[in-house]
Amino acid sequence: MTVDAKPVAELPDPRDYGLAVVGEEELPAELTSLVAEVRSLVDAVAHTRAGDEELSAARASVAEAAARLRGGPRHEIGTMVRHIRDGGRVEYGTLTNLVAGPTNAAAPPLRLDTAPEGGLRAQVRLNGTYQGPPGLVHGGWLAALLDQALGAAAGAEGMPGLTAHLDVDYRRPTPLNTPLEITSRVTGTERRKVFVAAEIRHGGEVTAEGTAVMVRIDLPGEEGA
Ligand SMILES: CCCCC/C=C\C/C=C\C/C=C\C/C=C\CCCC(=O)SCCNC(=O)CCNC(=O)[C@H](O)C(C)(C)COP(=O)(O)OP(=O)(O)OC[C@H]1O[C@@H](n2cnc3c(N)ncnc32)[C@H](O)[C@@H]1OP(=O)(O)O
Repeated sequence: MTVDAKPVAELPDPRDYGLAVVGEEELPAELTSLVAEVRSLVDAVAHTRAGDEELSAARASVAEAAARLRGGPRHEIGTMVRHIRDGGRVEYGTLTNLVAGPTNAAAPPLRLDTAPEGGLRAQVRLNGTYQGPPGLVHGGWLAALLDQALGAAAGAEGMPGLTAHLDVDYRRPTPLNTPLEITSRVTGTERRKVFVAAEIRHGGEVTAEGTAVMVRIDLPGEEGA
């Protein structure tokens, strides 16, 4: 197995695949702050102590807000968002990605940055709407976070692909409402396969870890790279 990472300059441009791209900086601040407000709304709804009258009034306000927002979509499904990360690294993701999409209120605010030791690193805090067992993060969400970090690690090295195989080990319970650290990196390549590893830590201790085989998307002009 060899590590054969492509320089970031060769990161494929999704437009070469016929996909629309929007720069993160082009998203209106009004939209990103609305997304943050809806995340907070979902948490508030899940844990509200409001009485019946207030619940009815809130339902009417939410229905009114939804009516204002309906209409043709601003961006078609499949639109990619271009992020410029620390050090000028360019990263693409789907705009409404369930784990990291900046316009998806169902996604936690997740930003994977280049780690000084190599690979990617993010900090995330998951509120009570990510609950599985009492007080703990849902295991499926931990797998989703790991999958995202694993895919992004391959993408960050110019080798975007689809997850073919994902292994997750849950080592310790992962608590809600506390900072979690996510790390990921490429560990090797073999033909179109990219081997990646990732961890989630709480208080410095690994609570969940995963490895995956990502299969590289064939790039234009490349065969069996
Ligand atoms: C579309 C263009 C986009 C351009 C994007 C540009 C930039 C984007 C940059 C970065 C992206 C950033 C972040 C991404 C973040 C998160 C990602 C989330 C990940 C997901 O959410 S993703 C959804 C779930 N995922 C799927 O929906 C996959 C369904 N699946 C398939 O689409 C096929 O199954 C596929 C394509 C995987 C393979 O199919 P295929 O026909 O292309 O290739 P083939 O079968 O020949 O396999 C080739 C080699 O992989 C080995 N291999 C195959 N399967 C394996 C397995 N299960 N375990 C171990 N090894 C396996 C073979 O053994 C062979 O290995 P060998 O070379 O040794 O023979």
